[in-house]
Amino acid sequence: MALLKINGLKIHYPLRGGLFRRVVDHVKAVDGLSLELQRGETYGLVGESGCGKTTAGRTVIGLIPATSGDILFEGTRISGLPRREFARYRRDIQMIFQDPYSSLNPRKRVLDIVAEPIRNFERLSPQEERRKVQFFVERVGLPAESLLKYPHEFSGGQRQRIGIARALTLNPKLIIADEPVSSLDVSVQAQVLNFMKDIQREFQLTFLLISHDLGIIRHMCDRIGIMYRGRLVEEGTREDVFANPQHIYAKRLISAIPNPDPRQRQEQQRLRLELEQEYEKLKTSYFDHEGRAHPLKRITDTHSAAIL
Ligand SMILES: Nc1ncnc2c1ncn2[C@@H]1O[C@H](COP(=O)(O)OP(=O)(O)OP(=O)(O)O)[C@@H](O)[C@H]1O
Repeated sequence: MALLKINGLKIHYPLRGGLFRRVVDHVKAVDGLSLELQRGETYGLVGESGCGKTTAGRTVIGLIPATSGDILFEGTRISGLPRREFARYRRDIQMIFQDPYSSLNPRKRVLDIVAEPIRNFERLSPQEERRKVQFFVERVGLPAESLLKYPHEFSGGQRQRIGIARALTLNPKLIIADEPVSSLDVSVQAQVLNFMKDIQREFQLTFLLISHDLGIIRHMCDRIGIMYRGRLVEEGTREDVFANPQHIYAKRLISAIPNPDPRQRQEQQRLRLELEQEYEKLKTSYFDHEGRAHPLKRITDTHSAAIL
């Protein structure tokens, strides 16, 4: 059974306007997303800014309500559950946030930050709690003295490790990591990503890794889903998606990665040529010879990707 199953998920944000702030329209941030995560894998959700990745991740963790569709965790429907019932699953699903600067409370010491989930879900004595927090803080590579320090006393990479320690304390099954290294220096990014791989093995974690960076996705993920305008346009193993992307948008993304390896550069060149030909075909089928849109043709996602 899949650890997480997302089925036809739609999340529409109401847009309000006018004098009485009535709902005048909706932003279809996620519009029919379906995917499955198997235990122990890293699934990469990738796509350009605004395609709905963050919204989807936050809905899985219960921060944003789904408009329709289902989210199943270990076979149980968790979307639409009242807060109290959802809390039972909440400890199994943790999140690593994008920004280690704003996601840690600057007024709290590391001990209190990392202990927060424990205090919400477990009743431990202060000694047991401290022992547990210390174990995870040391496990993420920080010295025990860190417990009494405040977030501003750490570097970006260290703060992200504090966020990871906090996510690990309840022994979760699934971790949603939304752009976990995008706010870190490039030199620190690889360290944090490799560390995530280590803890995945050690704690048998499943990752839903959200990123717009295909380099990171390729380094980390077993399977990849490419999101475009609120839904998946392509999904497959890392090898398949990178070697043989099918959807025109996936080809466009992959052909644009800077690549130092000459063999892969050649492959990208081939992909780019193929893509140009496809664009031309699509454009000629959609526009007339003067470049006007065909009045009777409905614009599809593929057309949009070709035209953009
Ligand atoms: N609270 C909100 N109210 C209205 N629209 C929103 C809200 N949050 C996000 N959106 C819109 O929903 C769409 C999807 O946003 P989302 O942040 O999920 O995309 P994303 O792929 O994660 O992008 P990014 O990588 O830039 O965060 C965008 O068009 C965004 O402007």
